[in-house]
Amino acid sequence: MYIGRFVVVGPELAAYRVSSRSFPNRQVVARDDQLTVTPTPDAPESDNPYISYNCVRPADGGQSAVVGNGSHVDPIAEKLDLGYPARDALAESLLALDYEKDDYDTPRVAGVVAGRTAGEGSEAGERDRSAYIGTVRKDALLVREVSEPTLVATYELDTPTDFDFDAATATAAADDAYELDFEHAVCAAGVRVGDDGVETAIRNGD
Ligand SMILES: NC(=O)c1ncn([C@@H]2O[C@H](COP(=O)(O)O)[C@@H](O)[C@H]2O)c1NC=O
Repeated sequence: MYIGRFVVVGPELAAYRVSSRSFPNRQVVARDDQLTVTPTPDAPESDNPYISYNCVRPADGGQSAVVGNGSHVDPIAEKLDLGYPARDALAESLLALDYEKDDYDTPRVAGVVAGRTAGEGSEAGERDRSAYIGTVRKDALLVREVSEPTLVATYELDTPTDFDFDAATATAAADDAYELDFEHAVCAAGVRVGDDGVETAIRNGD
């Protein structure tokens, strides 16, 4: 089955995979503390505005991280930095940018994971393990908190659905997402938020 791009979001952990029929010559690269999807040097030139973007960004001083399939990742992270609740940062940014105006009305998908011990104003030692997933499609805006790994994709599986995903590290998340049995895997990224901050990992094609 071809489901396009997808995120899996669970407590403290998230994964993002690019699957692509049309633009397979792409990779994930690390730039400072964020991960970016970009064409490989041998990729044919394209003016498609949706194929290069930050797919993982730490936010809120390393207390949380954002994953997603397009330019909405940036405003979500920036709103978290400003102190917005994850639900609001997702909903506002997804709605503002809306689905992609391409031949497929491709949805935007995204997730926010938190994992660090909460800071000022919270009980000592209290851990924030909240996770949120969201998508904006032509017919819907869906944002919800999740307590178990949950997947949403651009095509077919385009409503957040519980998903069996037991990776425990960023590296395992990237590898497991890449290896999932959905067609046209191109590259993947994983992120884990723990007490030591945000850990990221990249899995590019073989
Ligand atoms: N985020 C991405 O990596 C991405 N890759 C392709 N798209 C969009 O989706 C359309 C279909 O791509 P494909 O045939 O590879 O599934 C492309 O024309 C492009 O507008 C993307 N946009 C959203 O997923």
